[in-house]
Amino acid sequence: MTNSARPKVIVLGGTAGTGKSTIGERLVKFFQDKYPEIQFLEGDRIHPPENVAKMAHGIPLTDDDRWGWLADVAKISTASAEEHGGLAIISCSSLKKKYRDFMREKSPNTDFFFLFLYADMRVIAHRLTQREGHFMKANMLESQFKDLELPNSDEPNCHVVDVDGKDVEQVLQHTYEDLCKFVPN
Ligand SMILES: Nc1ncnc2c1ncn2[C@@H]1O[C@H](COP(=O)(O)OP(=O)(O)OP(=O)(O)O)[C@@H](O)[C@H]1O
Ligand SMILES: O=C(O)[C@H](O)[C@@H](O)[C@H](O)[C@H](O)CO
Repeated sequence: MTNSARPKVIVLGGTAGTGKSTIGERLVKFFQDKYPEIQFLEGDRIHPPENVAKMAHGIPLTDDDRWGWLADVAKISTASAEEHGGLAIISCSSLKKKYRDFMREKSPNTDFFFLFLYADMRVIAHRLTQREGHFMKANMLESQFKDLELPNSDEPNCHVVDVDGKDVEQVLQHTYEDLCKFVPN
């Protein structure tokens, strides 16, 4: 690590379809001057095959399905930050507060920043009915929103960006501005 003693991990959270992958892939460019090796990690690729199979069959994940995955998300993102200059970005729904606490506990030496992308269910449903080639379909949204616990203002290092009515460039700009408070660039 070159930039800081503690690894920093930006977690892009939120229900399926809010734009976590779209934004994460492009966000790395904003930080490359200071963190030239920074990686964006796709949290969906870290799910065990059983979880992917459940979601693809329209069966919502339970807490027990998620713990192992969340532990891997915390460890793999921390390792990436440690190996690539001190900062990593990962997408991970992180729907419940206890999941975020669990990740912080699993990697206690990492500074996590949870940035949630949010829009109401109708907006996201419209997007998912148009998205192709992804295992997660719009029929899973009800359970995703039922599980969603957006961070309160007293939960440290968290922020919510309302993506409704914003195109990708606008979301990127808002996201980057919020993240600059966590990672001075
Ligand atoms: N700001 C935006 N405005 C309109 N459409 C968007 C925006 N951001 C992403 N999309 C589109 O919405 C769909 C969902 O985006 P994306 O796959 O990035 O979401 P995600 O949060 O990673 O979803 P999942 O958790 O299911 O993997 C995609 O088809 C993407 O092109
Ligand atoms: O916690 C969960 O239920 C899952 O992480 C989902 O949110 C998906 O991984 C993701 O959104 C894929 O579409």
